[in-house]
Amino acid sequence: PALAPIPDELPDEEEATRVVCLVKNKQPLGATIKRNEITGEIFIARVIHGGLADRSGLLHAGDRIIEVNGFPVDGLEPEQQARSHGTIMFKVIPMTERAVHNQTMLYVRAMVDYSPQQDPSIPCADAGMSFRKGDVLEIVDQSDALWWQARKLPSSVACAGLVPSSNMLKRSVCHSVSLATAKSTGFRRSMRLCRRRAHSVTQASCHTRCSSSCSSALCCPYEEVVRHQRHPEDTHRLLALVGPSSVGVNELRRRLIEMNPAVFFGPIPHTTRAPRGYEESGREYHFTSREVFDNMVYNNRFLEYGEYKGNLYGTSIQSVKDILINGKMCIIDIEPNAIQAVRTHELRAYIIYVKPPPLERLRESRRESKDIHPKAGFPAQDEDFQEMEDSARKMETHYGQFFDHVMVNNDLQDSCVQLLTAVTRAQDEPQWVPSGWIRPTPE
Ligand SMILES: Nc1ncnc2c1ncn2[C@@H]1O[C@H](COP(=O)(O)OP(=O)(O)OP(=O)(O)O)[C@@H](O)[C@H]1O
Repeated sequence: PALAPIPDELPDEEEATRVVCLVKNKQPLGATIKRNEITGEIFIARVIHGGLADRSGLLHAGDRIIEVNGFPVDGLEPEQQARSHGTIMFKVIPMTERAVHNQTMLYVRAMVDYSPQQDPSIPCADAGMSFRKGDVLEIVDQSDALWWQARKLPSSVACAGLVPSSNMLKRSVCHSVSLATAKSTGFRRSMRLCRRRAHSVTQASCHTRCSSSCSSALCCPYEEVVRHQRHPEDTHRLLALVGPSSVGVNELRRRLIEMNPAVFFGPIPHTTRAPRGYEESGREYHFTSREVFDNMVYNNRFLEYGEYKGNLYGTSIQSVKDILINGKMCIIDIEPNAIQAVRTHELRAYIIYVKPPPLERLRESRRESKDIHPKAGFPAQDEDFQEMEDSARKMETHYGQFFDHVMVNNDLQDSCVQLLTAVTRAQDEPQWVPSGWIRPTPE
């Protein structure tokens, strides 16, 4: 900027000032300011990474603002500052000691939704960044204990936004977890534990194990993630399908295995029911006594288990591992509250959420299919379709943060192709995975 000539006599106590001139279009300044409550002085609180002020390199957190566009700022509220467009001139006293923060880049997956516009505690809502559960965020600045700066990935935007730090978010999230666990049970009418279930009906009584780590994981509003590419010699990631009852997860799983039975396998379930004449233990089921089954439950050996017509059925962790160790791809369908049990360092589950199409299309596709296969077991009543939509919505609300891939099961053929593409990508392309899977922390 053109500066006034320096007066001949400067008072001794005059501090060195810097005059900074920025030309602003519609973009924000990219800095937040705060007032010292005791002295009333106004300071730059933080400079947003990649924003206008940051790119100018001329304004820094801690600089004291004394004039804006030639007017002293004393006595003004921070909100009244720096809102104008066009040329904006700051006179600042530069901070004497600039804190140097060695930032290590942190990547997290958001476990909750956040909107700065609805957060009265954010220092500047305009500088805030909204995100949805499941979004991957690059945390570019954690120097402030309460407010971090982040970019949403994949990002084409250079400018970061303010997001609450992990600690800021924790309290409100723990509250919503208690709601989630209360409402989350009983989405599916049956557990798909039996591979041959022509005679299995709805209303099976289910108990799904939810490990104690479940709630603590949900209580972390950000999950640290890393970009990871599976080495061709590593075991495959477990493929886990979730979706509301009758959406078609079992049908899709069955078709995928049928398409390539040398590659895709479903785990062999355990049951306490007596074998039928043609059945062999280890082929259709692992037939076990109730005592052994109870013991396995006690030792947390099942991903899921349930009771149907007085017999217990369960999918053991070992039956999944057996497939993976043999170099095959294991595909299962699970209740959403078993998601935590498969998101482990060992199984590294890739969660595929199967969603129903919009109500009208759902009605059409299922009725068309019923005309072709009159014995098909899906619901045909409007209230069933509505129920499927409702439980899909609840599932997304409570578990959406864990979905690695979302697909709509509209046309079955298309869905099979989509599923095949998704599972191939899951195994062969880099993915964001919890950092603990790659760098396990000692227990
Ligand atoms: N895209 C589709 N179009 C038409 N029919 C479908 C489609 N997807 C699945 N179906 C049919 O819907 C019925 C229910 O599917 P499926 O048995 O796979 O449900 P599910 O999601 O496993 O539910 P649950 O475990 O509660 O029984 C089956 O008869 C299946 O053939």
